[in-house]
Amino acid sequence: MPIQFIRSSLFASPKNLLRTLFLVTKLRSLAMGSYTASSQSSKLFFRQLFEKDSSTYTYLLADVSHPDKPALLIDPVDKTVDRDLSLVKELGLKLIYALNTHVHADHITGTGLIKTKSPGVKSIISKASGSKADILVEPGDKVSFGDLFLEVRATPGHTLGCVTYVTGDGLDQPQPRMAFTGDVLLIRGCGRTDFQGGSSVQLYKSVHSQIFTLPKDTLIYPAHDYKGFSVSTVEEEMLYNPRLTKNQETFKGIMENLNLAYPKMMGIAVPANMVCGLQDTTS
Ligand SMILES: N[C@@H](CCC(=O)N[C@@H](CSS)C(=O)NCC(=O)O)C(=O)O
Repeated sequence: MPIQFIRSSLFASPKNLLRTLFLVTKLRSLAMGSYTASSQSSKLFFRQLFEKDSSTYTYLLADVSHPDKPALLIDPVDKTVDRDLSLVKELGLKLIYALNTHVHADHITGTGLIKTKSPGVKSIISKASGSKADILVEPGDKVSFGDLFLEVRATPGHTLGCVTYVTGDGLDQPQPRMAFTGDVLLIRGCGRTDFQGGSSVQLYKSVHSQIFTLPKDTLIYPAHDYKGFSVSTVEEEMLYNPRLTKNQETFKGIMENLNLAYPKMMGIAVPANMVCGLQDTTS
């Protein structure tokens, strides 16, 4: 946009003044190299992190406009806790929450380890998971960090207690919205439904009622990817997901015939993750 236009519109009306300030901030942030990876919000710091042995994504989010720079980690893995905490420290963030989308069967959560290394951090998981944690969230709850928040949506199907964390709805929240879907919705796939209270009927219902009803440009950030994808959108998955675009009966058949081996770490990971990954940690 020509600077001339920005200058002249500055004096036109209070509404234009606000619009102009927004544009100037946006232009300045683009010129300086945006601090955020995917969002238009100048408040949100966002980073996608990867653990290669279990192909798990961990997400770091922070409100960098707040003086404390409060931050949270979604689905941290025990093996990469030191990397994640170093990053938090380097960036001057204050980690306040370590969240899980569900009780993972393929790796040990880093939540308990984070609590021992960074006292004051609170662990979060859904009440429906039956696990121990400092905060047990329920559908509709908000997890606030600074002026930003995540909304909790119940998305059972891969496990009974799976939740999806969605960035807030509002002009002061990141746009487009971001959905951290755990294992319920993967890019061009979905979580298996053959253990931990899994159900293909529930998973289908969860995705269609809780995720596909979000705005089409909502970014989908899953807990795993096995094909090299990193992000998708609601619109893309509604159009191209090879499982969830089918009708429920066909979907049920697909899920019954996945023939996947049980995760190698399942026997160790599930009991450990019921107590945030550390058997001897209080929560
Ligand atoms: N081979 C891995 C486990 C792979 C696996 O089962 N992934 C799960 C999510 S972690 S429980 C899944 O739901 N996969 C769905 C799919 O379609 O691949 C291991 O041994 O850990």
